[in-house]
Amino acid sequence: MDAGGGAGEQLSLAAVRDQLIREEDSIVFSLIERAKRPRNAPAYSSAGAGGSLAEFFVREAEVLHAKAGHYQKPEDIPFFPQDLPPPLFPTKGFPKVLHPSASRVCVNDAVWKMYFDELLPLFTADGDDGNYAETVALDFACLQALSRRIHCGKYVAEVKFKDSPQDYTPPIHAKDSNALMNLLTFKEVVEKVKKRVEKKARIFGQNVTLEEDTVNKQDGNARDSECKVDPKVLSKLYDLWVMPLTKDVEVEYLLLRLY
Ligand SMILES: C=C(O[C@@H]1C=C(C(=O)O)C=C[C@H]1O)C(=O)O
Repeated sequence: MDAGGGAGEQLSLAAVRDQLIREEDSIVFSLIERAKRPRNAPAYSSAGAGGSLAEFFVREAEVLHAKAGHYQKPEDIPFFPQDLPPPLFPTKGFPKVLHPSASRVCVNDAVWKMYFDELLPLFTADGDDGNYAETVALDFACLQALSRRIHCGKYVAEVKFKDSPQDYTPPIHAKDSNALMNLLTFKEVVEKVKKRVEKKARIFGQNVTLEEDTVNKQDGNARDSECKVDPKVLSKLYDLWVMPLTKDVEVEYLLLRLY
């Protein structure tokens, strides 16, 4: 089920959290796939006014996605929304469970900067193998998975508001972002998320062999050095960027919720 619920399904914090858990798989697997290629820095250097190959690929890919009917849901937001064409094919209406202002909440600029400036150097090897087109296609998959997960924060905020409007209304009227941030933070959930994404990186990223491999195992799991992406990188990604950006989306949505 999508975070926004199926037809007539009641939005709940448990259901939205389940969707966030499901998005973890997409993020872990997209990073594992990207890690097949080295950094390939030339893919990110701006070739004059035309921008970088990475920017070119994402712009063009998003035109195709828009024509196919993508970007109809509040969590599916393009990185270059300007001048995208309308869908060429019929699209299915999705239940409108969020406040109309949800469409104004977007942190994709921060997601883009985080991915290329902070995250990419953490999980890709130095080097240049010339596979630039494949590399930026893998980057696009990572960017989409990260953006979708972070913007699911709109559903989290809506559910939390609906569950206790009396708690959220005063700081919304006071435009008190810090108070809202404290209200919507659940430290026990944060710790579980960090542990789970680290475990998923260890399990999904291990080399599977038919021989019994005791050397590269640590209490039954692959050693971090054997994993395709260091599990500690996933924990750091969520701790430093994914969950804080999700909360930024929650706060931005709540500040617009009563207007
Ligand atoms: C998404 C939620 O809100 C906050 C953000 C979290 C996250 O991004 O995983 C987890 C807990 C909260 O601090 C939630 O309560 O589930």
